[in-house]
Amino acid sequence: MHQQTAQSKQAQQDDTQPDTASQASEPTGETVISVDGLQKQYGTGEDAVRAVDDISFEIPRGTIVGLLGPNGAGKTSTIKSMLGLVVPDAGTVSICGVDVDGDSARAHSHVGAMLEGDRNVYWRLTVRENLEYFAGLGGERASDVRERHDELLERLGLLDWADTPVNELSKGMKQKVSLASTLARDVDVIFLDEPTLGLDVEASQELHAELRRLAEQDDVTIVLTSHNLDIIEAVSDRVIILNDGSVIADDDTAALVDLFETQSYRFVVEGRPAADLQSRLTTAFDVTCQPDGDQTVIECVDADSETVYALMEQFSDAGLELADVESVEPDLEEVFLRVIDDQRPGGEQ
Ligand SMILES: Nc1ncnc2c1ncn2[C@@H]1O[C@H](COP(=O)(O)OP(=O)(O)OP(=O)(O)O)[C@@H](O)[C@H]1O
Repeated sequence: MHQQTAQSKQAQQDDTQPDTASQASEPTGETVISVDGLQKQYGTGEDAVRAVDDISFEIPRGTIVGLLGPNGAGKTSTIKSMLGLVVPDAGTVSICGVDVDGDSARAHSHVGAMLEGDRNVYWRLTVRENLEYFAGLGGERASDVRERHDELLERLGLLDWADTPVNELSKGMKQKVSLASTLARDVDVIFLDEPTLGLDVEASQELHAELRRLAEQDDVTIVLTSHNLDIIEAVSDRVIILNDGSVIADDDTAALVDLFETQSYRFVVEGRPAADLQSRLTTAFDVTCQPDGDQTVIECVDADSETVYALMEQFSDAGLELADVESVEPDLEEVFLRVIDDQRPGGEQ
């Protein structure tokens, strides 16, 4: 059902045609979220903080986007503006073609959001009652959604606890109930802030799989923020990096990581290189040296094979025993740190 427009979706509900939500489909490329020239400033005069500074992007249906940035970059302000929880000073946001400022109720009928983890849900209600409550907010009746809720609870490993009050569940399970409640209505877009907080490794992986399934099979569009870049790298199709209220990178996750693909090498030598050798290596080869117990880890970014052999010769001449050498693959964490670093005064830009 998610691959349809808001209008055709409504028509389908009116015609009581069969639910096609579980059928796999290709993303249609239709723009579901459009943010254009968004600006938000808090305070005035000397105390003014420009939290969002002319941000624009479009997100097609069925895409998972990781929104990243250091503390204070403007992620929350951007998301809250998209959800109508903060009124922007300028710019427009539309969701499924509906202007959030013009008709927020209709725009938000397409959206589910999990912004505060397990505080999203009612702890005295059972798991199922929570789901029914949140589906009810979207005008869906409990009897109509029971089967879909059972499937959702099954996939999240919560079915056996459907009739248990939330306050009797572990922190990780409460987090999953919160996600299930976000999905209790049939929405086109979900915003998730730190969705794996408090989840163990297994539960996090179940959540990754569920997010990919939602995007690939149900064509749900997902905007995700997390300080855990492993999750973002594992599930996001695309990454938008914010800094100081502006978009500083916006690309497919794989392309962004590939962009930073360099022939980096990590050498591990026994003992410590003498100070004069360390400064020679740093000047000539731009390496970093880090002590690690009885060994020293020497990293060289952008090394060609000639550099690798020249470095090994230097180690050998200095009588340093080479314990290990490996090429280093960048991950999203490294890409993120380098993109942010390039923005700092004196960075590459
Ligand atoms: N209500 C507010 N009043 C004043 N300043 C605010 C307010 N909300 C956010 N800010 C400021 O706006 C800037 C952007 O904050 P925002 O919370 O949007 O960033 P963030 O990327 O979500 O940060 P974090 O990762 O720390 O949550 C920061 O400098 C923050 O201090």
